Amino acid sequence: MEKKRIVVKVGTSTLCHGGKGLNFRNIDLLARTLADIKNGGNEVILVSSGAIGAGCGKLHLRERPVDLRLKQAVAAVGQCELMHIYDKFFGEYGVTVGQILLTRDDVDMPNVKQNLLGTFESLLELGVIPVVNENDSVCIEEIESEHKIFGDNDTLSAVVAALVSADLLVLLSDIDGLYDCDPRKNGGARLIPVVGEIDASIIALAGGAGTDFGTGGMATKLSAAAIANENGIDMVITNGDNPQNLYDIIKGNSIGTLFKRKAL
Ligand SMILES: Nc1ncnc2c1ncn2[C@@H]1O[C@H](COP(=O)(O)OP(=O)(O)O)[C@@H](O)[C@H]1O
Ligand SMILES: N[C@@H](CCC(=O)OP(=O)(O)O)C(=O)O
Repeated sequence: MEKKRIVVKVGTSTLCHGGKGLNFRNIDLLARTLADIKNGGNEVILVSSGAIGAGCGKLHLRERPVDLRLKQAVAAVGQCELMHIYDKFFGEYGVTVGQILLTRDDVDMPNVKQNLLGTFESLLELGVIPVVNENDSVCIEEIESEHKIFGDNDTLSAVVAALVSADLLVLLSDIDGLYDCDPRKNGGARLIPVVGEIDASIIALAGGAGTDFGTGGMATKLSAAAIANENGIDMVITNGDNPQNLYDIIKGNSIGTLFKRKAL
């Protein structure tokens, strides 16, 4: 199999059981699958949400906090917990992880961007899987975004994919892909397997987050797809409950929704 550089983004709804703690089944399957894909000769970067979700579990908070100060404090606790668990699970499969926390400015400033790219390249050369999140305790774009198009981990994952010139971006969510309407609100919703162009008719399909712990919903995923596709990168949305789907996605099989890249 041809070596690929793959960015995988995983959402809170895949990593956490609401406010009740981490979803160890999904995290373990994810670590096992990504470790195996890396061992198969690919380069893997994981963009992981879940700091606030994990923090809520650790601090026994039943609801995602609304107050910014509290959110940032909860993220500080949860990010630590998340990395501890990633280190443990990836370690079980013989893979080392490294943490990169980003603010939007980091990728907007050319010299910082260049250093950042150097860090990613070095980590990948060392055989490490970088684990990326927005630096929630410092910046506010991501955790304040809720229904905005920018400032979320979906968009961040596309920015990272573009930065490292990835071959493929996969978003793992709590849903199988993009439907013709929100399946949580409409039992007859139908999956759209391929999107060739993200035009107004596609954008009109996207609703908000499905759970109290997810943010952005489909709107931010479409924003990510637009960035990825414009940079010549295919993007797939698939269900995070089955990370093994990544094997088929890498082979080019039809799973979830594929957003096709533009020819550069
Ligand atoms: N057209 C649509 N197709 C699929 N899901 C949609 C659509 N519109 C809104 N959604 C919602 O988007 C949710 C996924 O986004 P989100 O809750 O932010 O999850 P994540 O934590 O994985 O990023 C789904 O659970 C679904 O309820
Ligand atoms: N960066 C924050 C918020 C991310 C978040 O909830 O986004 P997502 O689950 O990807 O819709 C975190 O790690 O908790």
